[in-house]
Amino acid sequence: KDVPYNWEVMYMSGAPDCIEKDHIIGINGRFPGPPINARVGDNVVVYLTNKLHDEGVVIHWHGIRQLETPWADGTASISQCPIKPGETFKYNFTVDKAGTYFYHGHLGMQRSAGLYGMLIVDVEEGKKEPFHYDGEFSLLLSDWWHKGIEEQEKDLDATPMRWIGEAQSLLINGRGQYSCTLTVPANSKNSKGVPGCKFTGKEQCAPNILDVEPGKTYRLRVASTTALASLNVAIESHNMMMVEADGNYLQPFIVKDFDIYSGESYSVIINTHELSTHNYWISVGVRGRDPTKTARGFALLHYKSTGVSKRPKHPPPATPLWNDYARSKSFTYKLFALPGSPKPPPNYDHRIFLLNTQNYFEGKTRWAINNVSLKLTDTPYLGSIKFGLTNAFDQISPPETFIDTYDITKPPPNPNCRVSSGVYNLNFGKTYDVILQNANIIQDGVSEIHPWHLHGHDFWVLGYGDGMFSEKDEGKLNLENPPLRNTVVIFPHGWTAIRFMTDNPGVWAFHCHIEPHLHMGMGVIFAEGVHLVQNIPKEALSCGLTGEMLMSQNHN
Ligand SMILES: O=C1O[C@H]([C@@H](O)CO)C(O)=C1O
Repeated sequence: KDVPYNWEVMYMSGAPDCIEKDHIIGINGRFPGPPINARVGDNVVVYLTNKLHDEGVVIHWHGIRQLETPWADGTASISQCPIKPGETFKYNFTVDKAGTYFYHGHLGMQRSAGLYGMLIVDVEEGKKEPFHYDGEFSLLLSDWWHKGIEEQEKDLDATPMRWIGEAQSLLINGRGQYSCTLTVPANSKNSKGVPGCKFTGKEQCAPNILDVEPGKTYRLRVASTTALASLNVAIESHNMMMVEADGNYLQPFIVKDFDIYSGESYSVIINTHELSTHNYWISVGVRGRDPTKTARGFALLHYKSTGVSKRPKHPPPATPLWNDYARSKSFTYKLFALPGSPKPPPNYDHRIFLLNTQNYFEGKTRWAINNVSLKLTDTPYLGSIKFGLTNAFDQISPPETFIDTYDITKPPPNPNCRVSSGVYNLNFGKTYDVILQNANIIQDGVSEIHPWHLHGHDFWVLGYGDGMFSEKDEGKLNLENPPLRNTVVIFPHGWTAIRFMTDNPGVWAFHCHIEPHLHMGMGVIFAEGVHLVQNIPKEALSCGLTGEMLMSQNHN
């Protein structure tokens, strides 16, 4: 069945965190964009019209593997040409796996400007999930800056770089509070002098309300599309059962709170209290970076058995200490696949080591992988590789490993890196391991969190560790019940090992999902089986060298 959508991407103004901002990118006048709701086997058809006037646009369907439709992955310069102002592009892809997904812009830093929304895929009619629930809610989490992305991009590209700093607020379904706080009553102030929020409920920045009945079971679908922040989610006085990650079922386990990194999604099951005359806070706070500048995000769990305006009796749950990495690791290490999930092949055919470092290139701060910082070109790789246009990008592939004497506990000995548009040419139909190795940044004694997202595939997360990956870690890899995901974190000064199969012809980005980090080159391009790709629409190719190729074909 076709599920059609007609969308116009446009600039809007608004006050998602109670502070007015121009240049928010919305869809059909909405921020966040409208949700997509489909069922397994459906064909999602989005006619996307660019109404931005002076810049291109694309939308990436995060977590959808795009089997046989690699040109619909929505990555500018990789899978397609940016949609030109005034033009319409037809995204057309099958959703083959139930789960919690989302979509977002994938050109420059347009995601940060607000171009995102939920994408929910339900099981086929008549089929059941491996867990029960009476109702469901979606929480799309994001972080918010008052500066526009144009300025942010200029700052990041400056010599020396001007860092964007921490977000001003966290948003839940596009709602946060910067100029007031929900944690104290409306007629008082908190210890920092921030007044309590006065809402009628109609304000754009009034918190999201989840209306629940006592004694029921709910599924919360939570996705993070933050530009920078790693988050922790908690609900006062309600345990949560983790059941799904990135569209794959988990071995269920119960938590009081959970961490979520940019690019990840989870479903959690909550049971509401049998009797309640209270409402409860849902709170979202920052992990892994200094949280003091970023206002927490809140939503309200409203029991229909009581008034919606009744303040929760207790303050919102506290966010764990931001740099308690041991706590974050202990949560992450508990994620396993539900028994019966697909298992990884026992052996790999190829293994690639990717060292993550912060570097300089011509005095500008960049992130590099094996000392190569990614710079995309104008011609989308999918077309240039398919049609053999070797002038389109750097034909030298980046290295598949790094020197084994590299000291990841210290700043790079030579901070300068190379900038390249080269791709990794993966052999088709093979099993690949990638060992993501984190390292120290340019500043002494600091290593940062990076959530890595792979397009076009799910991968098995075989393991994590502190320090440098070595042979002795081999035996620790989990080949029994590793979770399948599309995004995984590397912890500071640590490594993460993943395994996937090159079974999806196309050109796929694998990158840090932190928006400014990708902007600064923190990603790689995997090309696999491109000769097998059929029917790339002309509109996806109408720029750069593929554009010229099409023009000359028209003349002949
Ligand atoms: O890319 C980054 O740059 C800054 C800092 O390393 C330099 O100011 C930061 O926190 C990042 O994540």
